[in-house]
Amino acid sequence: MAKVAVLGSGSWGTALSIVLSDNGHEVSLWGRSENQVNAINEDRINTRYLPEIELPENITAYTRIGDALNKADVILAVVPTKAMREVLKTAREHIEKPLLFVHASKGIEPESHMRISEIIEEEIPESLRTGVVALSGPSHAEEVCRRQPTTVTSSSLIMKHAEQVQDLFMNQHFRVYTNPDLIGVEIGGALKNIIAIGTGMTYGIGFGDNAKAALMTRGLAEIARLGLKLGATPLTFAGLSGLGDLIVTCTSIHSRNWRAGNMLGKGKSVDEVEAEMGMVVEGIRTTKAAYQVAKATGVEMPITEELYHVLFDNKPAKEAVTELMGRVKKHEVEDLKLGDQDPLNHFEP
Ligand SMILES: NC(=O)C1=CN([C@@H]2O[C@H](COP(=O)(O)OP(=O)(O)OC[C@H]3O[C@@H](n4cnc5c(N)ncnc54)[C@H](OP(=O)(O)O)[C@@H]3O)[C@@H](O)[C@H]2O)C=CC1
Ligand SMILES: O=C(CO)COP(=O)(O)O
Repeated sequence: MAKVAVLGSGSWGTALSIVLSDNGHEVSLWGRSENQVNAINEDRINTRYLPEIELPENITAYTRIGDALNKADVILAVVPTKAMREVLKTAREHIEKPLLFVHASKGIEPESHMRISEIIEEEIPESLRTGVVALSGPSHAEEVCRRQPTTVTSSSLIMKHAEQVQDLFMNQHFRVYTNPDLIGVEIGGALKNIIAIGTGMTYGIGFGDNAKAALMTRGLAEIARLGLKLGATPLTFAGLSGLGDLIVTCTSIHSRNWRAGNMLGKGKSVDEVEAEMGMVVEGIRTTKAAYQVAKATGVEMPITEELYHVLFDNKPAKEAVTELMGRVKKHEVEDLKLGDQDPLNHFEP
């Protein structure tokens, strides 16, 4: 059995701690709020994030990262993307031997354009890590903590490490696959949040299921388009961390990104939405990062671009939809190198 230090006692860090604990591992859960840590240790409850769930005994919470890391074999980093770099910097000061780094966060850092595994590689010297693994897929904390059936992907450039994490987490409720396409897994997991905000927003405006299906399908097309440009494998986007997570986030009542989009569609500002949510809405900053990456790489991402203008330039959501619908006509599979096989040519008189 392993000792796992879970950095981040929000909804997802707590739910994954339950999975690890169910598998017999010893879990040290780091959180920055003293009240929350006391409630976890004394009342066995994470009052703010999963108030209805009784936590198992082999989860111990700490406010000091050094205490959580003491004798750990594995680190599971699961704070919001914007906090990841700082948390890793602090953790690094307390690591005494090389550890397996796993992360379960979903985002891209604006400005640096880094995926989480790249941030880990930048902040943690090679001498202090045995491997870097991403755990991603359609998995709302609210269901995982109730031990409802869930499937995710463990991804690492080195298969042995992905398999180690598969073994750590896999149980009868939580099924873990492996995938060596780390770029595709991280890009799919991060960018689906953009599309979830978009689907929530169209619902908030009053549009129906046709708009939802359109956004999900064309959203997946542009996620894959960017992913391929960055070196991902196409089929990953049809998998759990791609299509799977897109479905769950765009259709579930649990999704914070969907709910944030819904409020925006009803006319609330980004600041109002973030304050009201009280939990991380990763898709907002990821929209900024993806917009920047799309511009830098010349990849066309019309949904991301319109959402960027809604979120950061006060563009009315309805106007963004009108612009998306009024774009010049396209092939549905415009990215395929069709050459002489170009189907539109067959329609020429
Ligand atoms: N919730 C879910 O179902 C899933 C979430 N994820 C991903 O997991 C990541 C974490 O999300 P989740 O747990 O849901 O988020 P929550 O909003 O539920 O919790 C956020 C946690 O991060 C802590 N935190 C926030 N800012 C900082 C900071 N600057 N420094 C240190 N800690 C900080 C919060 O502490 P405090 O309470 O003190 O503010 C809290 O413990 C995200 O990337 C999300 O996309 C992935 C799959 C499923
Ligand atoms: O990533 C998630 C489910 O797989 C959680 O999505 P939200 O952050 O939108 O709640």
